[in-house]
Amino acid sequence: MPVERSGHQGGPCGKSRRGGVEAVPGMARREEQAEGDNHLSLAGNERRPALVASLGTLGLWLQQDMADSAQAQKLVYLVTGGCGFLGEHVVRMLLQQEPRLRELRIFDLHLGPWLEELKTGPVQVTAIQGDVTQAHEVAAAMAGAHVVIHMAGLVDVFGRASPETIHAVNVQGTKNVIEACVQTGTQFLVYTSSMEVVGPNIKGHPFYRGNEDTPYEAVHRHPYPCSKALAEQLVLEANGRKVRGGLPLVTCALRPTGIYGEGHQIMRDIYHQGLRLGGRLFRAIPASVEHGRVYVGNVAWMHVLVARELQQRAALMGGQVYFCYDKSPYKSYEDFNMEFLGPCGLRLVGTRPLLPYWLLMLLAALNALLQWLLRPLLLYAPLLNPYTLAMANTTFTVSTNKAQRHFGYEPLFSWEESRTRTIRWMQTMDSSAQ
Ligand SMILES: NC(=O)C1=CN([C@@H]2O[C@H](COP(=O)(O)OP(=O)(O)OC[C@H]3O[C@@H](n4cnc5c(N)ncnc54)[C@H](O)[C@@H]3O)[C@@H](O)[C@H]2O)C=CC1
Ligand SMILES: CC(C)[C@@H](O)CC[C@@H](C)[C@H]1CC[C@H]2[C@@H]3[C@H](O)CC4=CC(=O)CC[C@]4(C)[C@H]3CC[C@]12C
Repeated sequence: MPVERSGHQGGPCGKSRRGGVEAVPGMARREEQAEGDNHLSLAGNERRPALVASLGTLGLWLQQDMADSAQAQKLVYLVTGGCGFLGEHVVRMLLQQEPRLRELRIFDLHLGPWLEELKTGPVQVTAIQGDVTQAHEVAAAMAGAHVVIHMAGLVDVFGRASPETIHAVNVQGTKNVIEACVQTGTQFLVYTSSMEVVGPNIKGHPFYRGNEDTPYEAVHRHPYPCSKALAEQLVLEANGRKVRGGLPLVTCALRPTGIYGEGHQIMRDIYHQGLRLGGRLFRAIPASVEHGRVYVGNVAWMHVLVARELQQRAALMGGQVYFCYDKSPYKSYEDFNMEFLGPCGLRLVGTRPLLPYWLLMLLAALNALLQWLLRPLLLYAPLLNPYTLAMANTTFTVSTNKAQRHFGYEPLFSWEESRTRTIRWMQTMDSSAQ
């Protein structure tokens, strides 16, 4: 009998995946039942034939269930970039929510120490230190994997890395992942793309509560969005290619809007900037400019779900893109951040921008000039530069249910839960910053 498990742990025969193997409820019940049967045997010999029969049936059932369970735990997932902000959440979500996982391979340039704690559970967790720009390293990590979730990338809009490096990691790295799928026979590829593939464009055109089919002129000059757009295109074009063994490669791309939540480095930087300014932040963007945001836990959940459903609904989902969304409110980037920074004691000064936009553009340009001048000596990479100012100052929000229609996605975390979890994380960060 196939063991049907809910997407959530602890179903009738489910195993906990929280890094440890808790009692398997179904098994426990069966053991009690067996013990109960033993108790019956003390009451009188006349029941013996019936008892032997029921124990035999129970034994067969246990064997079948264990066979199903072994069969159920059969998949090997490879997660590239699994030690990053989003990656860590996806890794933990897979261990909690994917009952068919036998091995989870985490491929990253920088492995996190937290991976060690994951190695005590029922799933084999394999940490692989590697570089997606090195094709042989990717192929070695890919061999034998059924599913790959490709998140590794350089997320840089602050001028920290060169355009060449961004391209090498985000584009060539993605090419290497695709070719490794083809060479080794990995059939399912989920790519973490970005809203930036669409916009905001360099012309500052608003994208107001758009969806995957909304017409919009995607025009990019910055290396990051260009690299994400090229990589996404490669992934979608690879859908249907034959992999080793003759089966078709099935690919899809997820486009998160601005992700927030536990571990978000930019939020951390803005918080520390506010502390340096005496607990104040100064409004630079009109409150009317909406910017789409999505909680990291819901983005992680969408990755787990799309990886699972891609295997069942290849014809519908193969070659598709899906925005990542949840119930996070539509607000300006700064006002949204204050949902978390406010409870940590920061104040946003001004109901409208304190400086005229032309002055902000001048300051952003000065920052870019300073970065260029100082580069031989040190890395100067402030939040405000011409690109980030243009981004923040252009409305970009999504309103869609394509993921729900195609693979039944519903956010795992409500807005209230997402907000509470993020505030809690910031407050722990706050206490460590004191
Ligand atoms: N943070 C955000 O708001 C959004 C992020 N995304 C996408 O999500 C993905 C993950 O982003 P984040 O977690 O925010 O970034 P992150 O920088 O925290 O994580 C990226 C991970 O990739 C790894 N990596 C970088 N270069 C590598 C290489 N050459 N080989 C192997 N691993 C390498 C890094 O070590 C890091 O662990 C990226 O592809 C990004 O484009 C998409 C939309 C929004
Ligand atoms: C200094 C002020 C103008 C301040 O408001 C600047 C905020 C700025 C750092 C952010 C505004 C919009 C953000 C980007 C957006 O969320 C889309 C993104 C998608 C990604 O794939 C990666 C991150 C980012 C580019 C994100 C980066 C930070 C902003 C530019």
